[in-house]
Amino acid sequence: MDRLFVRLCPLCATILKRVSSESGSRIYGKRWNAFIVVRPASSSADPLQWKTKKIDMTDFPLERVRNFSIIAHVDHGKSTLADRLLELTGTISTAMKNEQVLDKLQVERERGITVKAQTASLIYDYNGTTYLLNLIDTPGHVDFHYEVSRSLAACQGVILLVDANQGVQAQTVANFYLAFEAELTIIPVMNKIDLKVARPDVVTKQMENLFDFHRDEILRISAKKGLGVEEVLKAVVEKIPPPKGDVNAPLKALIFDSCYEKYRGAMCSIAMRDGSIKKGQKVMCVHSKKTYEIQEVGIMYPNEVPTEVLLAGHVGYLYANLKSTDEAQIGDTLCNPKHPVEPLPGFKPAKAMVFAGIFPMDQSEFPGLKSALDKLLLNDSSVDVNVDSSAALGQGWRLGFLGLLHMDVFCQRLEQEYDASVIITTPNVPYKVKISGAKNIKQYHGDELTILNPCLLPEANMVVQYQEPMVLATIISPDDYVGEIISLIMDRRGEQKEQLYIDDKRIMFKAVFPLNEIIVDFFDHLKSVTSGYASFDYEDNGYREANLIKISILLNGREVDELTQIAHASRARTVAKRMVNKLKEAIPPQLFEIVIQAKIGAKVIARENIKATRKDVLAKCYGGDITRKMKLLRRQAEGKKKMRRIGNIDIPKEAFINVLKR
Ligand SMILES: Nc1nc2c(ncn2[C@@H]2O[C@H](COP(=O)(O)OP(=O)(O)OP(=O)(O)O)[C@@H](O)[C@H]2O)c(=O)[nH]1
Repeated sequence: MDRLFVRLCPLCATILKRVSSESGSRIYGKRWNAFIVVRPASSSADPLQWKTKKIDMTDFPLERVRNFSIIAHVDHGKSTLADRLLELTGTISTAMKNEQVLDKLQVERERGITVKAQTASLIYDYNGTTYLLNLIDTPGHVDFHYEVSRSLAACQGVILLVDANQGVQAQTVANFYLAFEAELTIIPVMNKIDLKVARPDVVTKQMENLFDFHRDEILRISAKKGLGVEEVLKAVVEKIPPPKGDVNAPLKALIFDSCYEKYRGAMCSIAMRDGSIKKGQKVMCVHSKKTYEIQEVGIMYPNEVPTEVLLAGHVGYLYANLKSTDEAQIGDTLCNPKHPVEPLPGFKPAKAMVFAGIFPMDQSEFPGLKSALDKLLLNDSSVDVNVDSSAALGQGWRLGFLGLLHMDVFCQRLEQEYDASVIITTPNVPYKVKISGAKNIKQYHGDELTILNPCLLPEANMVVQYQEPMVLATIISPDDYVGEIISLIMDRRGEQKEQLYIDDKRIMFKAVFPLNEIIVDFFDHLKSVTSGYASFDYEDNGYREANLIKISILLNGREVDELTQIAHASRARTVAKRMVNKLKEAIPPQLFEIVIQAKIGAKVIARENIKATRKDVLAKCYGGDITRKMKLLRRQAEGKKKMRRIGNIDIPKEAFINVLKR
């Protein structure tokens, strides 16, 4: 089976232009309709001679559908394997070798990591039957695990990929349990067997010990070289059960993802459970009770390819004039308004681990930033949103993220995809406090408060108990570094719970940590003490009582709310000193002296000064060409754009985050 790319006239659907799959691959990314091409027996090399047939979804009843995800630790080769599967089934051309076509976002390409799960449908001939395989490529980093858990709701099975050199890592364990608890069929696959340093026998043993796989069922492949990849496709068809559903029952479909398309509104990724859905049909969102008319349905092949219909068991997309996050709620169930159904279980809301204030660089940019946020939130439902305001930065939001990388990627996407530049305040974890006498104070609505913004920590005399969030962490490392890891755990107020050999050399630690101690740079430190060999993952582990203190930062006597922090009493002095020192490094000298102070209550516990400086950038530029002067002034103006003025002091954007680093 070959493919032909054609562009259709939007009005009369006549073919305007066609190209073969080879050259078609070069126009990847543009809006082309893909057709399956049946090459006649007397096949001509000229694709224009071939007959074309549009993808007919009725060719794929439940028993011919397989829905699966690829899950693995970071960099174990998920996107590379997805590429090979797309090539092998002719969905993309082999000319696009190692392009990682499912990493579509600019931020994914720049950073070389997957941050957004992507669906692609493959059409695969096996033993004389044609199957529709719906593949979801997922991110590996812990900050994006919500994408993985949602993707699994659309699948009946997973490929668990393990690097043949690195072996089982912390996220491999976390992802295995996600799939195991969802009762999905797990196909174990060892990747990168082409590497000279591959250790297939050791890794097989790890997979046997930890996950109870039988050595014979572990497929050995090289996604990069394409070795053994066909076996993976066969295993998907043979081992993963087809989805359950009833095509004759009333419509029931789960919205498991959504993203914003500039001119068409929200595109929803849906997993069809029962019934069918087609253009022009009316659908109702079970939770919001709103009704919409379907404008388009289709499958990702690997870009959007419209189809006549989607049937029970299929995974595809739809457009229905949904415009905002409130309308396209991920986890909602779609049904026929005339035949309401019980909602599907949906998803547990994501639990934000770090909160930070997000403000426009300039208040005049507030409406633009609001609309950009609305659109990006459609792409990323794991962000927690609360309106916030600050005396210095004006109107903004306090957003909750799954980690600092998540926050960084979100802000980069705001800038790259929506041209919205933001200022982020110092991130903090959500604390809880129990207070007394709350009934008499209007702003508190109960005796237990969750503190998303450190400035709002009530006065110590009102607080009966402070609590800090905890996480259960998994660390996997060679046993040469046991001493270093244990001292790092202790240094971060961690409590070791378990230590287990996963093979002759590698050891897995389980430890409980205060979230505050690991959120910023724990992983960097872990990597540096283990020469880069350790991996790390964590999950929520509730709250624990703690002795907490608020640290306020003052610049020239004025308290800067955006830099306020809450710290454990035993660390408060160290944290305060570090923040003051970091600010001294970060804030450039200005025309007047700047005094930086850290205060606990009324007591100043750390102080640094930044001496005044001449700011005349042209001072050293005697005479000379005017263009040189212009260049210096331009450079100064550009530098200023990256600063935020608080009072009369210019603070670089990054300073708000860097103050937390050790
Ligand atoms: N030698 C070798 N390298 C491979 C193989 N598969 C993937 N790689 C390389 O491993 C690196 C990571 O591959 P990706 O496919 O981006 O890994 P990933 O799991 O999708 O990464 P994240 O999405 O960021 O978690 C890339 O440099 C690939 O070229 C393989 O079979 N052999």
